[in-house]
Amino acid sequence: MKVLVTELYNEAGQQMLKDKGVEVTLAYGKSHDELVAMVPEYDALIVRAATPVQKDFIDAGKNLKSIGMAGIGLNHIDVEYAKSKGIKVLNVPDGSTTAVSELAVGMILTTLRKIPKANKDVKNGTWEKTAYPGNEIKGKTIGICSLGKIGFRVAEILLAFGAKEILTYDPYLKQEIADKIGAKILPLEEVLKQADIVTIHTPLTPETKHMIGKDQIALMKDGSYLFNLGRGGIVEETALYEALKSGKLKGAGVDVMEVEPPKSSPLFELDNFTVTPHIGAGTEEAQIYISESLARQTLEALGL
Ligand SMILES: NC(=O)c1ccc[n+]([C@@H]2O[C@H](COP(=O)([O-])OP(=O)(O)OC[C@H]3O[C@@H](n4cnc5c(N)ncnc54)[C@H](O)[C@@H]3O)[C@@H](O)[C@H]2O)c1
Ligand SMILES: O=C(O)CC[C@@H](O)C(=O)O
Repeated sequence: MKVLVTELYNEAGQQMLKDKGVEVTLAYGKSHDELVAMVPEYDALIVRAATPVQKDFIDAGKNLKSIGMAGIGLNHIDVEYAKSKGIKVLNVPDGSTTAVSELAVGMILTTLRKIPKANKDVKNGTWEKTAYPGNEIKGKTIGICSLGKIGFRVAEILLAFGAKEILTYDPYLKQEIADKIGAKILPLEEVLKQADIVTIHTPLTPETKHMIGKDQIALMKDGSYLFNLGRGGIVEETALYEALKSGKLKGAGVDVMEVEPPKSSPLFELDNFTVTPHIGAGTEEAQIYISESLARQTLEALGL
């Protein structure tokens, strides 16, 4: 059996596949066309967020028994089409809850305290103690879209920091989950109006694309903060730029962008904008767990 791996996949999972006699091909950095040309020979595919697997790819994968996402989000995979061809679609829904939620809190702290700018300035020879007035999490109203596994963990950590309350927009959330941490479920507009810090942990779907645009940001409190660690395309980037530039938003941070990698963005000119290159799941712990879980699921799909 042969497995085609298109993006960085931890050695722990690779070894589990090899131990069962599976041939593992690491095809990192290949173009879409190169991968489509390779895939007919393979029995299983393992990808991450940067490999779209749409109809042409699936049609080419004539021997595929499974498509594995070494992560959570399946927005880049045509799941229904794969299933209609009898191909199993695998992912690891609990693999990066800790990694992403800790990055989210790190990004919130970093942005509220202007750490990236202060760090850059000091290294460039400036020591200016009054140039970075910050804000605290303690006492703040937090808006979380959505209160799934990651959003829930972010809420728990922020409550431990002394946040005043958690408001959530999540139309599919069970009340008993919100009740566990005393979160209030509200319409999106209310969350945006009332929160000092809004953080997005929503899947990208047709419903959530550009869920936060100019009109939604206009509802937010003057001087509030916005974070997106869900998917690029949920927050409309031109609207975010305008809001940061005008000071409507005091700061923002994202781990995901609408086009990844971005060629350039006006957002990069702004000191009150923090960005990381989709590294939410990028801890050793998460990657080992994800690779092992996906290896187990792939072996099962291959009947090994
Ligand atoms: N930055 C990263 O590296 C990274 C890593 C992992 C996951 N993610 C993203 O985070 C998302 C959430 O992950 P999770 O583990 O918390 O998923 P989850 O399935 O546990 O939670 C998703 C939540 O979104 C809610 N939801 C669904 N449709 C919605 C809508 N239209 N509007 C508002 N809420 C809606 C659901 O009710 C659920 O509570 C993933 O889908 C993925 O896109 C990003
Ligand atoms: O690390 C990745 O490639 C994707 C991580 C994340 O966005 C996910 O959905 O699991």
